[in-house]
Amino acid sequence: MLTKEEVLKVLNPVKDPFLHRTLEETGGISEINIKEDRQHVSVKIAIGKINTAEQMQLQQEVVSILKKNGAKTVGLRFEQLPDEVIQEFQPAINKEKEASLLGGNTKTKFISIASGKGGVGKSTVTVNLAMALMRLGKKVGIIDADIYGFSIPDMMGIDKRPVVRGKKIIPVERFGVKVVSMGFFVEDNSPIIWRGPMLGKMLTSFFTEVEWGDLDYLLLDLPPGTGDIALDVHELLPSSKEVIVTIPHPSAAFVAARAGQMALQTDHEILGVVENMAYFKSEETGKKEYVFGKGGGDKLAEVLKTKVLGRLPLMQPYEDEDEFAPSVYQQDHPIGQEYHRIGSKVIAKMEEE
Ligand SMILES: Nc1ncnc2c1ncn2[C@@H]1O[C@H](COP(=O)(O)OP(=O)(O)OP(=O)(O)O)[C@@H](O)[C@H]1O
Repeated sequence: MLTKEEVLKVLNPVKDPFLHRTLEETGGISEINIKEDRQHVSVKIAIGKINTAEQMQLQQEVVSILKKNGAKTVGLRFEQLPDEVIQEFQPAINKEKEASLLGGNTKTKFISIASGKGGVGKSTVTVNLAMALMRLGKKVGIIDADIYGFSIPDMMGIDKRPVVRGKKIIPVERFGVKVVSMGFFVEDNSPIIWRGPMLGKMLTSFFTEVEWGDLDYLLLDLPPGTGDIALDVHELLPSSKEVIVTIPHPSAAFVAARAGQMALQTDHEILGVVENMAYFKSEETGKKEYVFGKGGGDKLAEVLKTKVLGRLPLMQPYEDEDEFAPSVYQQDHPIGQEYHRIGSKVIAKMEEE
């Protein structure tokens, strides 16, 4: 008949289906009782999450192992591992998951750009933050995850399409920034009518089927609000950090707070708030006009316990006859310079750990 030591020996290599670590590593076998007369073995096992289909599978696996090793009957009880143990393994698991998303590249850090409402300049901020990070010497990519409202290729003046090499998509490079957008995969700017689950798959393939190479930062332009895709991204990239974009109007900031709360609830650190369209400065008089109100950025930062990274006035990029890129601010443009400051702050925060 099996002894307690033998039970431990045969069950120790079994893996916790949630933590992907052996029960030996997680200390998951919490109790063993053996009734020799009835050749009965009962075991209590602690795992990452209970009452799931994975638990049922594990149950069958354990019963079969014990029976193969001489137990006539098996009794199993499951309990949840203490939070401290789960948290101890979680960061490593997140890293592994993300590395597999990018084919083993663990260096890349993710930054999601979110907003409450549409039209506040989230995509413009994504593009120009990417440009600033690139000008600061970083290798940068953008995923236009605003799958219904993709606009990044147009904003950057991209007229090329990605090429496919082997089974991988090579992102389009513009000004040294690598870009992948849903816009590359639709004909004639036709609207996309897919439903949530399909979109989630599309997003995953933007990571797994794209040859991103060696990136420092991958920026994600999220769809506005707190819908399915935004949630998918939070789940897909547990360690992505976020920048929240708002205009200064208090009601816009109020809606943006919801996007921020969603980030916090899913343990995404908020890097800060960007207040876009903060004011309009008259070229003639130099006077600032607060066209969209005042104070929204500060209010939002206060609610989310973070800082305002920068304030961008209403202004168009300089016209450039050689390079058509309607939403890219030049480095010597006042807004380009403000993005440069925002970029430095973002790098400092990302490299804090
Ligand atoms: N600081 C600014 N000054 C002038 N125009 C701006 C500024 N920021 C953004 N815009 C313009 O405002 C419009 C909306 O910006 P953008 O598309 O970036 O917003 P968005 O929040 O990403 O919108 P959506 O969520 O609908 O995609 C664009 O036409 C953009 O060029």
